[in-house]
Amino acid sequence: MNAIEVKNVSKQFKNFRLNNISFTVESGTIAGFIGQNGAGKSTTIKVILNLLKKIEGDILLFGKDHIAHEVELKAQIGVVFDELHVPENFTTKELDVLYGNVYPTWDRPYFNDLLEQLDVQKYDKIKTMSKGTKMKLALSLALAHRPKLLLLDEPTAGLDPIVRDEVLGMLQNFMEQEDHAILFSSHNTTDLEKIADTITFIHEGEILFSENKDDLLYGYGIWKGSLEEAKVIPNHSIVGKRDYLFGVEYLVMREFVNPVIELQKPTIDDLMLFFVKGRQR
Ligand SMILES: Nc1ncnc2c1ncn2[C@@H]1O[C@H](COP(=O)(O)OP(=O)(O)OP(=O)(O)O)[C@@H](O)[C@H]1O
Repeated sequence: MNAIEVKNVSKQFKNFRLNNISFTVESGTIAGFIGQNGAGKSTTIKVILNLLKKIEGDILLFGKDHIAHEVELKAQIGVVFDELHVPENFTTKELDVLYGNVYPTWDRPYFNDLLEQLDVQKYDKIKTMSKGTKMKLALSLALAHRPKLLLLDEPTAGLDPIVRDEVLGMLQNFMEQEDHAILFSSHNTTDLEKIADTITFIHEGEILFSENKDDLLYGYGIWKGSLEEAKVIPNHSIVGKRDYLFGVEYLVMREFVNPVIELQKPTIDDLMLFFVKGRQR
């Protein structure tokens, strides 16, 4: 079952177009959503949530149209943006009451367990909390109505490695139920290398690839050498190219390169750089 199906969706701003994008997120998977600043990640997430109106295309969540079934679907979604959008004067305890009134499925004991696990104090006002504590609270708020799908817009931005690890742990716990899914936008590709099953890459409003992470990391390789040595690399295998002082560096599709030739495994950052700056096709 697909938790998210985005089909040929466009959105037009004055100076930016989300252009005919398509991708899917299967239930049971974590989808990493990457792209440069301004590439369209937040816009995509807002369009999925119908906070911004698309101009064309279809979006299905758990097989249902995201607008026709909006109320029912939103009850199954937890959302975290990079800022916590709640009244700064509230305490966690007051938010607990507020959310309990909004969500029929609000699980108060679970919310309190999450806060305890993450060391978030119940009676502190939001405005006195550090960024990391606010993010842990935001995730707890997103999880405590027991959603099946999490849409997270840079949930680990600006967090120290310890808090980041706690947040990633929470996400992995959430995935223990097999019908759960996460779409997770991040600039921190190390986080995505750790926990994502698929990587969707958006560039200037268009999806450049949306694939299984291991297929990407093992399907591509990096070759580096002099221009003379580069003759052993078939042209049709080359996806991206970068010049460096003593020669050339290629991102290649492994299947088209003689297996005796040694290739390095790329990182997600390498893939982004080659796809954006050194694209050959
Ligand atoms: N409400 C809006 N009105 C007009 N333009 C907008 C609006 N919201 C976003 N944009 C523009 O759309 C483009 C995509 O922005 P978006 O926030 O989706 O990028 P992003 O990939 O999430 O970037 P970042 O990684 O910096 O958060 C940017 O050029 C932005 O200026």
